[in-house]
Amino acid sequence: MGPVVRYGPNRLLFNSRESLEGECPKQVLQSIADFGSPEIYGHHRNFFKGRAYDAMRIQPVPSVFNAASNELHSQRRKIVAQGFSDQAVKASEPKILKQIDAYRRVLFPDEGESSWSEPRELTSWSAFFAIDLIADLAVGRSTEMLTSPENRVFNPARKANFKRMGLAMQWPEVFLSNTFRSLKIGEIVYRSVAEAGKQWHALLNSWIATRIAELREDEKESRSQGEDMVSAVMRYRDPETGENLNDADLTAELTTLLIAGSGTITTGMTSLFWYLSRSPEAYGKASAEVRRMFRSSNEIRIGTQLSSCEYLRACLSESMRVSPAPTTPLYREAGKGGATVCGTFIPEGSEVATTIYALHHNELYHPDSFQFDPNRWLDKEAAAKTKSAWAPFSHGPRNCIGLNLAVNEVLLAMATILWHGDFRIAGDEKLATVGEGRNDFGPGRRRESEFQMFDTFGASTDGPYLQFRIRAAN
Ligand code: HEM
Repeated sequence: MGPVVRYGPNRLLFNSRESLEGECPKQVLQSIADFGSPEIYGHHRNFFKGRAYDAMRIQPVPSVFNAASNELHSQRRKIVAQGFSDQAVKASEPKILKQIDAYRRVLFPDEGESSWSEPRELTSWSAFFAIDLIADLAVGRSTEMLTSPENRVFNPARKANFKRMGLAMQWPEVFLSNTFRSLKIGEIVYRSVAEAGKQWHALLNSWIATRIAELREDEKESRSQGEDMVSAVMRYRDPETGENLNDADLTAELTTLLIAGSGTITTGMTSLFWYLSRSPEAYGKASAEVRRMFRSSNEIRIGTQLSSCEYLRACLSESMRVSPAPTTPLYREAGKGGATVCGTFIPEGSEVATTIYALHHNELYHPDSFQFDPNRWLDKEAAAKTKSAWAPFSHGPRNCIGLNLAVNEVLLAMATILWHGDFRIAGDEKLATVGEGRNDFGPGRRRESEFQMFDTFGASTDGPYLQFRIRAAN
């Protein structure tokens, strides 16, 4: 396989180790090292989010995530960024801590118990945590999936939505062409998925509508809306027109936040659990660091102490490298007149991408790339090399706006869990292997140590099954 893979009739993927040794090594090297920043994802490039993102959209108007025009995107980005300032993230901390506390309580056995818990399946528990938290942050009410089993009926619907997004990214025509639309092919093939998805959207829409109504009422009465994420977005007014987002735009943005802030955090948490539980040395160092850094769990807060947990941060960066959350190629469509990537002309309307997973397993930058090794991040020189081809949050003007919040959420949650106790791979032989690669899974899926991810735009995973125990001196 060469440096450029033709993935569909009008789709090209730029990457692979061979690309570095192939016909245009320098150019390909540059585009990979910068995640195509000068080439695909950078500023002022003739690429935009095209039909694949339009096919994924579920609201009538676009949000910052699926806005096609770069102009609309930069207007929106300025507004939505208000919700992710350091100040807004810090203001969200009480809600984050509350949800982490609920997460921790369901994972560990009851206080006073010194034995190991029953095996817990971490993909589901982390998903409940992630959606409870983002719902609390975005619409001011937690979905309470962690604590109320009856609320978990919506979990299959939530997962179905990601399946639909993955399909739309891979095959946008199914959702966009008139022929397919009238046939409602997605609804026929994925009947239960479509039904569950509708329920999920109806629920989210009703919550969003209630939240917007409350905020508008507060606005009318000049009541304080606090400093949280959504209030900060609502308050922003265009410096020239004085206008803020209307209800339809706000609904689209909140829908995006609910989706973008849940699946990604689920994978971020779960893969960190996976690699820590399978790397005794890393586990030992990370837990020792946390217990040394914080005398009590009440001290675990966003700030310098948490940022000083260098080893834990290295573990997170490394787990996001080996198993990054968005598994799908993030396609960009060439605009009028086409564009050039790596010396290859891309005609108008054709799509290109550099897949994050492939980039993170490029052996030139990440030798022994499937090995989870936090030490890559600790030596200055090695870290610079690793970082040059590390892009779990993408790059450029359309990178993840929630990066700061996401890193803080995962670090806070993992530090809290490591502070309170220990976890280990489930004793049950069968459960212990869930999530591993296996010979019969076929090429690329045979590495036992690699957490297996399946592409549903984000990553769909299973496991790991872990047991938890409160630590004695706690
Ligand atoms: C570990 C966690 C996360 C990862 C790995 C991640 C990764 C990414 C990536 C790769 C993109 C680019 C998508 C594309 O090009 O289509 C993105 C965009 C985005 N993310 Fe995240 N994300 C995470 C958490 C979050 C959270 C917690 C939020 C919000 C609460 C969020 C909100 C967004 C939004 C709104 C965009 C669109 C930004 C734009 O187009 O300007 N993300 N994220």
